[in-house]
Amino acid sequence: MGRTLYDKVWDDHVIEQQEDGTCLIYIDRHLVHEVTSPQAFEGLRNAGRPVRRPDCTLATVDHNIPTSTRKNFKSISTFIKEADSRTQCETLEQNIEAFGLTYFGMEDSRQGIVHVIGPEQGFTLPATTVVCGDSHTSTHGAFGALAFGIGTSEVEHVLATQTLLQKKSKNMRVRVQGEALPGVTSKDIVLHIIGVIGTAGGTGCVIEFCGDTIAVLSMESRMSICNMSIEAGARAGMVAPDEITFEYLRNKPLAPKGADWNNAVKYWKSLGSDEDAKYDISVEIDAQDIAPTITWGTSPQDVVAITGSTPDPATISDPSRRAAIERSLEYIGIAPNTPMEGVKVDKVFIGSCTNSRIEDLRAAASVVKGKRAAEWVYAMVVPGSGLVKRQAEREGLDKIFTDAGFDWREAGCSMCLGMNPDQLKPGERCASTSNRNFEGRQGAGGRTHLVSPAMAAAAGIKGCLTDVRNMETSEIPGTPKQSPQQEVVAEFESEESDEETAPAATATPMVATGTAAAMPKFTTLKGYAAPLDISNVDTDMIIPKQFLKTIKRTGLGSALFYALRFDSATGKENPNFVLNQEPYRQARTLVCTGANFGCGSSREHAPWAFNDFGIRCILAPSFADIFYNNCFKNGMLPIELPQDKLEAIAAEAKKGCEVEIDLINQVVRYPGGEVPFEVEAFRKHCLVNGFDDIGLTMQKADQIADFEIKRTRTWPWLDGKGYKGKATKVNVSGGQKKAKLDW
Ligand SMILES: CC(C)[C@H](C(=O)O)[C@@H](O)C(=O)O
Ligand code: SF4
Repeated sequence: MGRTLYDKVWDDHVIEQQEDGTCLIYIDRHLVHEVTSPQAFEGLRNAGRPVRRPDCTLATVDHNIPTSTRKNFKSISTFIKEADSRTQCETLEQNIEAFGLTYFGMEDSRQGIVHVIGPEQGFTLPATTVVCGDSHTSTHGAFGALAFGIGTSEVEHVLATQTLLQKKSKNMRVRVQGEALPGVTSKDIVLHIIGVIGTAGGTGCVIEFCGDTIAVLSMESRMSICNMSIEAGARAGMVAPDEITFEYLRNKPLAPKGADWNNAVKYWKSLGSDEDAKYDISVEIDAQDIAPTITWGTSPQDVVAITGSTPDPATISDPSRRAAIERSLEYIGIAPNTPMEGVKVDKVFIGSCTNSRIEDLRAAASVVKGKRAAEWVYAMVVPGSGLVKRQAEREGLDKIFTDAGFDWREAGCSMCLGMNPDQLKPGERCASTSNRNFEGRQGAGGRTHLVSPAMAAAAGIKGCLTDVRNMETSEIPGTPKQSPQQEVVAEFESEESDEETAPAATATPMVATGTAAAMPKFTTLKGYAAPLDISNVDTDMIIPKQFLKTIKRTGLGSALFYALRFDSATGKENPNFVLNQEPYRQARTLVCTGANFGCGSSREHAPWAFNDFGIRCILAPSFADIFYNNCFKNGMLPIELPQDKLEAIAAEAKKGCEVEIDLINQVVRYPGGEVPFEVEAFRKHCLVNGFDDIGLTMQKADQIADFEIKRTRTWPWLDGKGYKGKATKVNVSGGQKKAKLDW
């Protein structure tokens, strides 16, 4: 039978498959940022383990850093004023120094959002596995890479072993056909797709985006689409590599060169899905149905054409959907049946890993050119990397923005999630090119409408949500004299005169250190169960951004459901929230009757917060993939149950009855009865024995080393050779090695 793009990339990375289907897969590229790595490095340090493949690891700072001018930048210690943000960035710098990793710091023009710099440098390549402790790693799938977000425990696993334990996902195809209508960009396409399939539509799947609409899109546009596949609930999104991909990658600093390039392209061309490949789910989208699209609510699936209106909950028969719409409208502060066009905005944010690349800035500039921002609007433009910024300045885009009264910033995540000074104030409304419109995402009480860069620019000029098709646009020359990437090659070539290429990385058996058992065991759990009836509980809701600045795994219990538990103005407990009531302060289990629990970011802080509070088991109709996985890595048990059983358990929980989770026998017992549940054999085995994955994987050292030998032989361009064309030796010895950073 034919294979899909995903099948092919997957098959080429499997080191070993267990009976229950769990596979040990090799990871080619690991991106690291300051928020999700401190606890992972701490784990390595405690176990005396080195980073196995510094040559395949690239680190930067992006979430916490201010985007104000760096003219007087000396060090992050003096530049970052907020103490926790500073500590997180300092900790990353200490870790990259101690473990010998390549790092783009704030004084390096290559610094930027982790998902912008990987492709920009050619670090991201077709047919690779790419991971990062960040849910939007899906972005890199635009290159035909299998790219997905992981939690901090998995970051540690990859640092130590360059592998991950994974089960194969389902194949889903989203085919978009037809010519996109005027004013419609890839952002509108992906928002429309999420509107059609919902935020849980891709759960358990890797989505392949294809069709003639996708085939003509630039790499930047494909990245915006794959970026938001996580908002559709998918594990990853992919697009088959083609001439557009190869053209983008040619001459990128870290892309293969010479004969390696030719061999790589030949291999990459063989990756497209076979004619007779089978998909578990197929969705067809007609591009002619897509208008400039905008979100009206607090979930990325709450979309409508800019010419449309907010929904009317009174017309919705499904009670939980009606409740979700009512809740969204109340938070967003717009009445039912209100036309989207004309809704006044306070702020405009053009940036984020979805839309901060050069093409995005050109699209926004073409709307802004020669006009002025509405006087009540603060509009900011935040390039995705120092190189995007430099390129835009070379094209004069910065001048177009500043002449129109838009603020021109330095690279970073900025107001996408407000872990840095760029934030919305309570009640402020923002037209944003980012990817999440969750409650409080851009600042507590802030209201977000997701849009394309052109639509955001239009909102900035008019001061309200606006149909960009009714605005005049200007030609943006956008023809670079020298692309930013070529410039970097030039910088490094002049530094490095010797052309000698070192031998490929040598794979010597990994030293098996540490023991397999390191987690608390889970066999049975008996106690109160807290009932919760909210759909799409996202990880921003479970633990808001301000609590991600810790470098520890503990002490987060008080932050659990912070915005629901505490009044934002007074800081007092909200007596109506279940975890503030007796006996649920002592709850051991959470019973959620709403679907898609734990959607959104990869933050492992979410299970850490539950654990610290004392909740070790969550029952729900369905879970988002990364959260589900992160629970197991922390000795927690997420259980999927049918809706009617959950309602029955929740009814008992509301009476204050205890619930017993018996993992050995795979059954939930409650006063009204008992219900069996499914759990994968390997995950159960690890929970019951308290096994830590890293310890188990370390015992597979020989298979990993053998795979590395095959990898060097078959795909020699995958051993990171850095900017100087030299392979780095695989770091196999115990203890940390202070290496010279030569990338
Ligand atoms: C901080 C990180 C864990 C998070 C993610 O995984 O997505 C962030 O990038 C976000 O966008 O919420
Ligand atoms: S989604 Fe926002 S916060 Fe997360 S990586 Fe992208 S830009 Fe940064």
